[in-house]
Amino acid sequence: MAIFIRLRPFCVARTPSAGNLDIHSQEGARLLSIMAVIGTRPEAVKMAPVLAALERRGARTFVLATGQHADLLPQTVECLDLRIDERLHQADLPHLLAPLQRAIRLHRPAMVVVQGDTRSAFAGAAAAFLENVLVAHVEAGLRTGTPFDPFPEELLRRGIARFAGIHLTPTEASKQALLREGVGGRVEVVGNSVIDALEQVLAKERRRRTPLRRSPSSRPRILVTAHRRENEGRRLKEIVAAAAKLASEGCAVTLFRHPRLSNLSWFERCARPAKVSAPVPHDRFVSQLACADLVVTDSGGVQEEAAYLGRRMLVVRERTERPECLSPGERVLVPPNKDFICQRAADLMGRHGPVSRSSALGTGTSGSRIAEILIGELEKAGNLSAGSELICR
Ligand SMILES: CC(=O)N[C@@H]1[C@@H](OP(=O)(O)OP(=O)(O)OC[C@H]2O[C@@H](n3ccc(=O)[nH]c3=O)[C@H](O)[C@@H]2O)O[C@H](CO)[C@@H](O)[C@@H]1O
Repeated sequence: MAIFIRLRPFCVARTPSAGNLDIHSQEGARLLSIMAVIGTRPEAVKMAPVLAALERRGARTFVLATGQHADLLPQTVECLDLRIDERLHQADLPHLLAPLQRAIRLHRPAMVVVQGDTRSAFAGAAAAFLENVLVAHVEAGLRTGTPFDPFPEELLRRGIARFAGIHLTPTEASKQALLREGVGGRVEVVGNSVIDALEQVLAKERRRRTPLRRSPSSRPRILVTAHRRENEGRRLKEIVAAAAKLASEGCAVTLFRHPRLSNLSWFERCARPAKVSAPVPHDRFVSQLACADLVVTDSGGVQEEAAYLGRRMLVVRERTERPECLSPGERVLVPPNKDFICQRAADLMGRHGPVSRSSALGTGTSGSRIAEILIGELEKAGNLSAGSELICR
């Protein structure tokens, strides 16, 4: 059921009880504004389906980008048809709070939505909380249970849970983690919108009649990404050395460079003969992922995508907050050590037969579910009074 909010022409409604809702109407049509704060590539990927679903249901959205992944965001935003309404050019936590609070005071959203566990998400949630605006947290409840791993994300997401009034969790396990922590507000299992974004790429490929298909090659394809802060230094060198060794043994290895690593001059040298690729738009990355015989990664989003696409995978981390992406003999954790990685890679690639696909994170309807919940909450809070009329179709 699509929900439209119709207002009296040219009215500006402010509900005293909510105190934070501005509804402007130019054409006598609905308008309810929900501000999304994003900073990084994965936030753009996972927020795009949520924003699209909100717009489809008649909510007006406003997207504020911090400067966290200023260099990566343009290619991601373009590929996902995401609109950025305002940019802040700030990336550091201490410098983010004041401009975010100013933007919230200026635009008076009814709600601020943040995603995941980045500094931008934390600052967005904190700023909204301080401005007394309801916070919704997408991808809530992921936990390793170890405060410093991943660092600083585990503590950032625990902090965001304290500011949020609506927690949208990908799985029942993440919901239970939040309930154990005693968070307040509403907690709902909605799947992960990364699957919506992935399904959109797959659908586009189907429409173009160019199904994701391997070009013929007898060499096993290995896709590698590594950028986590806890893997920086010696561990990253081990991962790159493993990529080089697998390439020297005849595999077609591509290492996707993350901008965090752009200053590491040793990177390309140590990776040889593996190929090093600059970051590519999301659809191109997914095409390559879908054709990989093995994925080696420490990324959160890539773990989710590889599991959904049914790829074999080595997660080069000590622990993961996404156990649902693992599957014995197919997708496993491996310590970031060259010998372990090469051994486990040979083991997984030596297995034949189909690889299971995980739908533990949903099947691509997470954005719609989230939009339904968020709009429902604003209605419940009485934010649609003061001259607004709800029309349900
Ligand atoms: C502790 C932790 O795990 N935190 C995570 C972290 O994000 P991450 O580890 O997932 O970050 P990346 O690996 O940078 O992004 C991955 C995405 O990028 C796409 N991609 C990749 C290469 C390329 O060339 N082109 C692309 O388009 C790819 O398909 C995928 O969708 O923050 C997120 C936001 O809060 C959290 O959700 C998430 O928990």
